[in-house]
Amino acid sequence: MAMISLLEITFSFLCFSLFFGYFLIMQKPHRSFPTNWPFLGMLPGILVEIPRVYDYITEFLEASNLTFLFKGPCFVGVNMLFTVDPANIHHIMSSNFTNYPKGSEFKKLFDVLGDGIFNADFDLWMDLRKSAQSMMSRPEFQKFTLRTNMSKLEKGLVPILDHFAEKKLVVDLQDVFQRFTFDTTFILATGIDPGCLSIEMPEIEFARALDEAMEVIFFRHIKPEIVCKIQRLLGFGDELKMKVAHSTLDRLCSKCIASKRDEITRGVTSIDTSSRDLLMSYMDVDTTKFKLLNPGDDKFLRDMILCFMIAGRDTTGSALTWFFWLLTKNQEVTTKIRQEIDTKLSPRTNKDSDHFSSFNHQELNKLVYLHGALCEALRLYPPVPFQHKSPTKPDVLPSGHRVEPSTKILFCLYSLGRMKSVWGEDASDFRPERWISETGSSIHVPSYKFLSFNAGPRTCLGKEVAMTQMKTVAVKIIQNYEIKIVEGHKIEPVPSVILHMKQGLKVMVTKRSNLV
Ligand code: HEM
Repeated sequence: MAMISLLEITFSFLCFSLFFGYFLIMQKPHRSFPTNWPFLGMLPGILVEIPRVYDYITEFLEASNLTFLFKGPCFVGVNMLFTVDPANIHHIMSSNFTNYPKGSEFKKLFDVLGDGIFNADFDLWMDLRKSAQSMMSRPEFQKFTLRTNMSKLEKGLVPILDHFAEKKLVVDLQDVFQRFTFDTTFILATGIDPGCLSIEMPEIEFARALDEAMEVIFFRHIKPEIVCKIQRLLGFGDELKMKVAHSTLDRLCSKCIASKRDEITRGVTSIDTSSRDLLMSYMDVDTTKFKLLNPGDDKFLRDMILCFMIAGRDTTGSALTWFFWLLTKNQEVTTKIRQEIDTKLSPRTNKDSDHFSSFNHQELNKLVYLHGALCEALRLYPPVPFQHKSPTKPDVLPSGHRVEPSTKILFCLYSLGRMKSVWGEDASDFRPERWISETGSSIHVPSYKFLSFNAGPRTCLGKEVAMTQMKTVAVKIIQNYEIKIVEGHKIEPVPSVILHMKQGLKVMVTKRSNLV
């Protein structure tokens, strides 16, 4: 009996393989397009290509005039419309914004973020956005941000780089930048310095849980929902990983909120508005103005903390990592940035070891070439590589594609930055000059073409905070250190919601003062 079953299984397997082999040969109309298998749709193609999923998607989008309908397995009925057409992006993100809320589908995928700003729509989103905007635009908050950055730079980043340079040890810059932005964002969000950036490189539970949650969310985008449901029900695989990460984040946020409430009751927390973190600001947010916010509810505060941590830490850390990797491959760009710093920053700002206290936006705005180099890194390696939308009512996109509420529309930002029809024949080159006009000023590129900070009413609220942070880090490192990538170190992006490097960015650091 067992023998017959074995024979049956082998025979079925052979038929199955021959059947798919036939389709593989006969059905592939273009080598860049995924094969549409019977029953399974194009899912096998994307699963096989997961290790190089970003380039794979870029290839079929380039070959399909910027928009491609990806057929999912017929039994789950999920079709995904991949698009990088700027006209479609503008239509969805701006001109027809109200028809494209985040929706319940997005909230299901990102459930770990609760009802925070990333998941919210309509009136709640409006209250969350307006309140965050008013807190973040206060001059005191901006000074607090700059002070926090400078202090982490001088007391955290510089000693670590000096240590690795002195000991001639390999350092993972991705890890260093993630730790730097984790600490600065945590301070801004909660007022607490978690001390993640230190020579001992401690394991931080919060940071690990965030990473794991983001990785699971990425796979939820491509896995049939039924698989996720079974994993959740039976408690295994990615969904188990998410459950553990979720409860870790709940526990750690609760601890922060309880300690902040305790500080306030004991009067320990200073009422000085110049170091007012977001948690404190949200605890006494004006609920007559923002009626849907509930500062008395710990869940509301927990969701706020998590959204800001995701928003500020991973994104800026990822952008800095890709930027410095691009510099190691383009020495002439590093030289030009050094020349710009030497000629445009005042000698005091440039040389004085305490100069960062005098850094301000005006000074940093003079660094047009550095700005171009950062934008170029964000174009080629957008920290948020995908965006996901669905319409509430059926619609026709400017590209002519009809979309239904069941259609998942995916913008692939990584691919958008590489499209020759959008950026020209040299789209894949790292060329900061692209961002500078003939008169030497920065060129403004519309956000539906340069989507790294999102577009339309949901444009990133932290763009200026992030650009300032990246510029201060860049100036300090480029002026004081020489960075060389470890020979043979492989660079590849991890398929995830945030564009990290799979093996990190392993480099050797040398102090420039030691080079002469
Ligand atoms: C290089 C750094 C950054 C990049 C590339 C970036 C990119 C983005 C993107 C793509 C979105 C849209 C996400 C979505 O709707 O699903 C977004 C939204 C947002 N970002 Fe950023 N971000 C960065 C840094 C920051 C920082 C430092 C903060 C705050 C301190 C921040 C705060 C926000 C907030 C609050 C939103 C939600 C806006 C809304 O939904 O109305 N971001 N960002």
